[in-house]
Formats: sequence, structure tokens, C-alpha cells
Amino acid sequence: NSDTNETGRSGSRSAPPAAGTQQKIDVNPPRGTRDFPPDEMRLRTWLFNNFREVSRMYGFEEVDFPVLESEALYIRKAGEEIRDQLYCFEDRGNRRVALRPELTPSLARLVIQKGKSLSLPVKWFAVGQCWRYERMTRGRRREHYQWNMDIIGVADIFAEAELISSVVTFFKQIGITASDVGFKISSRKVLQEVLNCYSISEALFGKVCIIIDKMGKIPIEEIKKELALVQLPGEAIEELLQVLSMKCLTELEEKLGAAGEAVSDLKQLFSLADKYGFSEWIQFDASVVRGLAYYTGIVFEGFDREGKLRAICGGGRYDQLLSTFGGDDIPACGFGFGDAVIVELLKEKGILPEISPHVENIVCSLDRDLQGVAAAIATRLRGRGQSVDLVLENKPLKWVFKRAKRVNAARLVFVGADEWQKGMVGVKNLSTGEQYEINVDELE
Ligand SMILES: Nc1ccc(Br)nc1
Repeated sequence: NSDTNETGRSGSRSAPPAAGTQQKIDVNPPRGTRDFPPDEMRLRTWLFNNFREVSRMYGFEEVDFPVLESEALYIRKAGEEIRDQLYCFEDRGNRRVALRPELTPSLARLVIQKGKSLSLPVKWFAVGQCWRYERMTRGRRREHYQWNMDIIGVADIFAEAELISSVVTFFKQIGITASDVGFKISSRKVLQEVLNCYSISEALFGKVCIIIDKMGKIPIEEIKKELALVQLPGEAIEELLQVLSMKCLTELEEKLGAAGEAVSDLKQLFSLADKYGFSEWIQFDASVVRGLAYYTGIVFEGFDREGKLRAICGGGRYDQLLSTFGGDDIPACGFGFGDAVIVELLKEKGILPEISPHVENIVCSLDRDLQGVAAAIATRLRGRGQSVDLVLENKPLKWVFKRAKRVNAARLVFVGADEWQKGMVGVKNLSTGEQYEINVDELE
């Protein structure tokens, strides 16, 4: 019977089921994900606008990529958490795909795709949703939005200084000071120079970094055990842990000497910090290695000085990533800044902004026959770039005032039969309460 749809129920002829009798869908979003109803969306928009404002100020161009990427972008064998929690699956074309856990590999892919058509340096930023499949036992989120800024094609430490400066500018812009947060700075070259005298393969180096990144999160004995498991000689483990406890560049220099790149890079960064004016925000901390295998040089992470929160942001130099993807050997550095910890920090500091809704006008007709007039007035105001919440049903003024308050309208424009006879409309300034009639042609 052509009238029935796929459920066998009759088509348009049958009465719809009585409200409330249908099996209710789960109205919550999938586990570990968030909705953004208006209140939360206004805060998110405020945060992202600050991300974008700083990126613009630093001359970065916005880019974006698919949330869905080939799984191959993330198959690294260093034992990273990001790999263990990859939100991956096989699509209907039998392709291995993944919801991106981070943005950097996509950015690297696009740079390679663009190839010689790109004039270096490339300064790109993105704000994108990233995913992980976390066993819900830990009840953590499975998605967050990350702001990334990346500089591709600059080998000099100046690039890292520029990136840290941009994050400092962001913090200042939202009211966070150097008393609230700092950046722990180190370099993967510290580890490299310590391990140089032990023949450590590239692959092993990545694994060692991922294990070291767990320092402070798991017991030191566990760290030692994991390092031994990846065949790091006991002597190397001891030497490594001794260097990783260093918090002073002079001490590091005594250990590694001034000739190595690790010390000279860090010295240059601290010198540039002084010129940029963000010295009070940064400190050397050899234990910082970050949990991504592809970092090759300077690494940094933003932390809250009260030590209550997880890392606020993190980044570093990744000079080999493009070549590991088959691209040219192009130097690169960047950072990721998540949308969750920063909000927790603002709450902790009591400076989470309260962003109210706002509309310039609410327009209504007091008489059903004057709907068209109200629509024409709304159109005229909108034509001048004004925002209008047009009342679309015949509502009493009491209802209109209540809505005006909820949407935080600045002005009420109402059309009544008597006034309209004279070509007039009523206007009420909703902050001063001033009310008057005006010829509709004079309404601005
Ligand atoms: N990489 C990643 C993705 C999503 C979340 Br939530 N945290 C980390």
C-alpha cells in the first residue's frame, strides 16, 4: 500500500500518536560529549573569539580540516595515550579512519599537500574539535575543542618565542596573570644529549619520552620499571632521572656543557623572552617532555601555579613530522590549547565572564491585523544592520515584556491599531523606561 511508510504505519491519513505515548529517545548527547545550549555557547564563542583575536594579532591565518582523518596519520609506535585512545573505525568502504585526536597531523598533511605552492613560513591557526575514545570508567570527556597555532618553515628558536608570546597575550587578554599561570620550558635535546652516549634508536627515544612524560603522574619506581622494560640501561635511567630533576639552566649547562644545542636553544629562548617581556611567565624545568612522540626540540606547557589543574596548554618543536609523512624536511613548531582546563582556571580565579544574550529590538504588533506592519518594521531595522526579535504570534504585552527581559532587548517597538492610524508606532527604551510614539518613517 503506497500510503504506508517503512514502519508499516499508514501514511498521512492516520492521526499522529498522542503526545507522550512514543518511546522517548535519549535526549542526552553521547557519553563523553557536550551540548552547547545558548548560555554555554556564548561562553564558548567568547573563548574562541579570544583565540581568534590573538591569532589575528600575530598574523596567523585560520585553517580547518575534516574531523575524520585516515587512521594512518596517528599510527605512531611510541606508546602514546593519544594512540591508545584513538576513536577509530572501519568505514563502509573498508577504510581505517579516525576522529582526529589532535590537529597537528592534519596541518602537516595539508602543508605537504600544498607543497611548493606554499611560501614559507606558514603561520596557521585552527580551532577544532578533537576526540578520544576513553573507557568511561574514568568518566572523562571524549571530545574537546583545541586552539592550535603552528609556524612551519622556521628553524630558529624565534618561532617558539613567538608562539609562547601569543599564549601569554591570550592569557593577559582574558585576565590571567603570571601569578596565576606559568610555562615550564625544556627541550627534547636535553634527553637526546644525555642518552647520546648510550646507543638509543629513534624509536626507543620516542618511547622514553612518552614514559618520562608520566613523571609526576605515576610513581617514580613505575617510571624506572617502564624504562627498564624498553631496554634502557640502568646507568642511563639513573643519569636521565638526575638530569630531569633539574630546574636551573646553569646546572644543566654544568652537566651537558655549553656547546650542545639543548643549552644554546634554551638560552636563546630565555633571552628572547626578556625582549618580548614574558620572562616572568616562564621557567626551565627539565622534567617537561610532553606526551607526543613527534617533538624534537623545545617543549613547553602552561600550568596553574596553584597546581590544582591539569596542563592548560602545551606545544613544542616537531622538525621531523613532515618528513615522516613523506614530505620535505621542513622545521615546524606549534601548540595546542584545550577549551576545558582554561574554563576551570577562570572559575578558580573567579573571573569566568557572564555573557548575557542581547538583541537591539523586540518588535511586536498589538493587533493580529498588524502582523505585516511589524514584519515590515523588523525588515527595515534589519536592513540597517540592527538585530530584531520579531514576536511571531499574537501575544499580550505582558508576555512581550517578559520575553524582552529574557532576551535582554534594548528597545521595544510595538504597533497598535490607534497609533498606526496616524502612522505612528510605540517605542520603549527598556533600560531607561522612557516611552514615546514616533512616526514610523523616523524610526532609526
Ligand atoms: N586528544 C584528546 C582528545 C579529546 C580529549 Br577530551 N582530550 C584529549
